[in-house]
Amino acid sequence: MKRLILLRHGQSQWNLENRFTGWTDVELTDQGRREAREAGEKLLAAGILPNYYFTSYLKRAIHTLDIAATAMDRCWIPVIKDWHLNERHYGALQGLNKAETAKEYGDEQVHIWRRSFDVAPPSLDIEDPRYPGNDPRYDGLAFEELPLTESLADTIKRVAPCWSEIIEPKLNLYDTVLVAAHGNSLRALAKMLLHLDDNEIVGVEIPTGKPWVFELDDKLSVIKEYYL
Ligand SMILES: O=C(O)[C@H](O)COP(=O)(O)O
Repeated sequence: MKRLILLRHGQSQWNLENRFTGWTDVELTDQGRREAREAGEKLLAAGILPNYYFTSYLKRAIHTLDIAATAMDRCWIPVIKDWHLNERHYGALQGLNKAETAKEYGDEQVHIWRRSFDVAPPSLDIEDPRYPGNDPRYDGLAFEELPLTESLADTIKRVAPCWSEIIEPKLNLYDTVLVAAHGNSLRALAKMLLHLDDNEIVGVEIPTGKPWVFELDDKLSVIKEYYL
C-alpha cells in the first residue's frame, strides 16, 4: 500500500489578518508553527513516515514542511519544490481583507470569487507590483505561465501535470509521499484523487496544519482517506 499525505500550511500572518493571500509570500504565525510541529508529531505517532516530500515556492508551505520534518526527525528526506503547487493566484484581491471586500462587493460576490469552480477574481494589471513576473523566483517561467489571476479550474490545470509527471512517478518508487502546500492547490489534488465533480469540490475545505492521509493501491487509486 502507498500513502499520500496532503498537508496545508499552518496558520499564516494573512490567514490571521483574514486577507487574500494567493502568491504573496507571507510567513507563518506562532500558531502556524505550532500546527506544523503538531502535524509532524501526529505523523510520527501514527508511524506514517514520509520518504519523499513536495512543497511550493512559498515560505508558509516550505516552513511548515521544515517544522513537521524536524518534529519527525526526517529533515534528510529529499524534497522537490515546485511552483505548480503554489496557492491559487488571487489576482487583484491579493492583500485585501476578506470581510472588508465582502462589505464592498457583497457576500455573494466574494463567495463566488472564493469558491466557484471557474470564476476567477479580478485580474492583476501587468504593471502591478504584485505581478509574479517582477519576482525573481519565477524567472524561469514562460510569459503564458505567469498568472494574473486564477479560478480553481485554472489552478487544477497547472496542478494536474505536476501530479501526473512529478508526484505520481515518485509515488511509484516511494511508499509514503508528503505534499505540504496550500488550501486551493491541495483542493485541486483532492478533486483528482477522489474524482469529485465540479460541484462537489466547491464544498471541500482543508484545515491548516492537519495531515490528510490517502491510502492508495498499487494503481494509485484511493482505498481510504482520513485526517490525523
Ligand atoms: O490565498 C488565500 O487567501 C488562502 O490561503 C485561501 O483562501 P480561500 O480559503 O479564501 O480560498
